[in-house]
Amino acid sequence: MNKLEKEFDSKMRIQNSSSSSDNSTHPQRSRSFAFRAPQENFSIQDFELGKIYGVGSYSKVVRAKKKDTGNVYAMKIMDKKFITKENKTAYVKLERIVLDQLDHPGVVRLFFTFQDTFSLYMALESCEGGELFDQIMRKGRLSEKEACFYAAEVVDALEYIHSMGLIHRDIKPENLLLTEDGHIKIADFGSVKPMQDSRITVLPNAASDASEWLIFQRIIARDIRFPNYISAEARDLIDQLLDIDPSKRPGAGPNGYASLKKHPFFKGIDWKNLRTEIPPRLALEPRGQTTGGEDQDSSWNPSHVGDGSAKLNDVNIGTTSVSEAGSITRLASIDSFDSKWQQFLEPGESVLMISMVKKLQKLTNKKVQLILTNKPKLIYVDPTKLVVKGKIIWSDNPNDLNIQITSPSNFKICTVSYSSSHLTCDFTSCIKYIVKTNDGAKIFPMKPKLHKVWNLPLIHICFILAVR
Ligand SMILES: Nc1ncnc2c1ncn2[C@@H]1O[C@H](COP(=O)(O)OP(=O)(O)OP(=O)(O)O)[C@@H](O)[C@H]1O
Repeated sequence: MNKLEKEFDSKMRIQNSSSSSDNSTHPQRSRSFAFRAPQENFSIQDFELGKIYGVGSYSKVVRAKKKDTGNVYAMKIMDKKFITKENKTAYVKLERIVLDQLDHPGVVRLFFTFQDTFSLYMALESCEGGELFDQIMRKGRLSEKEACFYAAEVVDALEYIHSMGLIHRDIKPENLLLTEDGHIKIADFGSVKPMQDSRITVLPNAASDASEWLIFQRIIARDIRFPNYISAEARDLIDQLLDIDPSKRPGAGPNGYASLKKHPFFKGIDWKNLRTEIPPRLALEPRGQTTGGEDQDSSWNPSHVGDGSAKLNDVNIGTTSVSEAGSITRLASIDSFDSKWQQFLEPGESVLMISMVKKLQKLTNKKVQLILTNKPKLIYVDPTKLVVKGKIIWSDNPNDLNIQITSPSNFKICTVSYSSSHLTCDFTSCIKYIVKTNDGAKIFPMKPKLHKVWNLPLIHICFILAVR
């Protein structure tokens, strides 16, 4: 073990066991325990690396086949230097410990871990069906039957997670992965919070600072507008689940999850046999957009990681980035919906999305806090002085023009009068010019030529934005 490994080990200090343990079925609160998923002495060279499943804020996940057994895993690879520098050891530790102790068909399984000089590796159950998020994007929208099935599987897994005394705190379609045959697995336990009486063993300090940084989104307003096609049962359930008082939400009362499961939305669900039911059919990735499998050129080269050439891949772990296939860009961490931004809102106005970006200036970059609200309005705040530097009020009437959040980093401005009524704006992509017009907004990837905006009822050109 070299110096870097030793240093990292002392920070991670988690007691090792080389094989599965018998206390996994009865997790107890104690300082020293054995892992169910052992810390192995493997090397990344023991695996054939395939496509990149995705990139997180401090990790990337790659399909990896163990050369000797042929077993396939989703290998989560984390750069030690980055984790140490960004003080993320607690999150890594927490996710490792929690995943180790969870055992449910609706929760992604951790099989083993290992490390080398530069990286930590977590061999996770491979969810070949990808993210629910992508299914929604590919299908346009889920049918209510499909949504009901997925919701039921999520409820079933959450009931287990909550029974173990854990709050996931980041349930969203991106963290709901699908098996090859289309069943849900909850992933990403980096934001998990153990309740006081948790049945999960948490090592000292593992959960202490895992709060604000990982809260991506919070529902701060109950201004819900349902499209016509949403049934009365679904509306009622969503409305009840979004009750501002958590104790009033279905599932939170004395009857626990039974009351949630009995809601008319879930009529027809066979709760006991969910995992043997036939799940909704998966929409496949459009041809030409695959991220590559083992047999494709874009599969990962093992020399990119580990002790081999010791160089990290071109995908930058720990920053906002785009996967090689150009799938949707994500914000690494959306700043939490902090109360400090509330001061910039009018009564009744609520935040839809928030992000820190760099405003490109001639010689310098300046940080700018963008706050997208339901007015719809984009407010532009100097985050150090906490003063408003500008606003684009797209409309005073949300019925004329509305904003739809399409992913953690993208939103659409939907106008009534444009034929191309959906203008997608991306909080993270490079340079954007937003032109506000009488009819709404138009977004240009480049500075628009005057003749292009000439015939628009132009009000003004607003921003030049760039990603941090
Ligand atoms: N077990 C898995 N099987 C298949 N794909 C996975 C698996 N785990 C994660 N992924 C994919 O890899 C991506 C990166 O996952 P990771 O856990 O590193 O970060 P994240 O949850 O997306 O982001 P963050 O760490 O910022 O919360 C995920 O978005 C997901 O699409």
